[in-house]
Amino acid sequence: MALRFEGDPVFQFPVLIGDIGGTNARFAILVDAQSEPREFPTIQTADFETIEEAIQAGVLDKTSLQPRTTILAVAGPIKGDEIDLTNCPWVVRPNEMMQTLGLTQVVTLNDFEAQALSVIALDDNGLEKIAAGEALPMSPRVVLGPGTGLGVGGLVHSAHKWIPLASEGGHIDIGPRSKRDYAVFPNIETIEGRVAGEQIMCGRGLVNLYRAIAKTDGKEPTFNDPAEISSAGLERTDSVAAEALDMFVTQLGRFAGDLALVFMARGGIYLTGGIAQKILPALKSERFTLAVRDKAPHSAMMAKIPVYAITHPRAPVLGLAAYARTPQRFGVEVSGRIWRA
Ligand SMILES: Nc1ncnc2c1ncn2[C@@H]1O[C@H](COP(=O)(O)OP(=O)(O)OP(=O)(O)O)[C@@H](O)[C@H]1O
Repeated sequence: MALRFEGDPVFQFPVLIGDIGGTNARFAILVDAQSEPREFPTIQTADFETIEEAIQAGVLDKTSLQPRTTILAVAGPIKGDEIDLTNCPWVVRPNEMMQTLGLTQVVTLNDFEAQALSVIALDDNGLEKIAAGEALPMSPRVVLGPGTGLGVGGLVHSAHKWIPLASEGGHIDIGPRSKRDYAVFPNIETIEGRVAGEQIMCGRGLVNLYRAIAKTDGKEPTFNDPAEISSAGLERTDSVAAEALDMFVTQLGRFAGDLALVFMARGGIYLTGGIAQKILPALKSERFTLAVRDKAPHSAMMAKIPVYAITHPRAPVLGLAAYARTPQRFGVEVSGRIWRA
């Protein structure tokens, strides 16, 4: 039985749930705490100038339900009354949203908090085990997602609650390990001199890796698009793309293993983000699993930690719905990010 702490918000239903990505926004309405979320078609953020217009056209014009609360997961720092979204021109202005859309409450969460919440909400239908192991039910979990950027979140259980942790873990330094890494790393584009995680493990990062490998071998790069590189890599039709994909998978495995060490993530490692789903066959390889577990002196512990790919296309929506239904089950600090009319 979860304890209700002072400060747990009580949400007024119907609740409009939104997962706002750089490219796509996904919305659903939860009529009450017992019902399943009613989903609406995915919206391309580029199709609307403002989030209010998108919600009006994509949700409110399609239903007679009038949401009272909205809970939005956004990529970007939540500070003050104007939230600038990373990789998307929308600005979330909660006070304006309440007025325009007739809402009484607005809550904003970080996108990787929502990803972390989704791990609790998903069952076997939305998760695919890609490395063996047994998740200890109450132990910490890590979520990482290569997409437009590299997102990292954590989930810990404490004081009878699941507590999602947002982070900037995608920006930590990454180093070479093999002889080949030492040859290629000097050719990877840096950010202020650093090979940070996002220089390698995201769409742009895959292109960086591919170019660095081509430069190391004195070859002319021919691809500019991450999808071209991953498909040529998966099909082994281009040797530079194939090595770039292999290196991407190895680095992602090492990074996932490092994060699991940081959190002692005996509850499992969860991969999300657009790219993980696209390169799933490569992630199911021994290359990935070995890289996750190659953590002397803790290889034996690492071998017990399972890795899952989150395959549900709307996992964060389910995570937010679980939170909206029973906020007292989750330790989500909303001070500074809840607005009331
Ligand atoms: N087949 C693919 N292989 C590798 N990278 C891909 C592939 N398809 C898309 N990408 C890259 O994935 C990134 C988009 O990732 P994702 O779909 O997770 O987007 P997001 O911005 O994180 O979230 P959202 O789609 O909700 O806006 C882009 O950099 C894109 O170039």
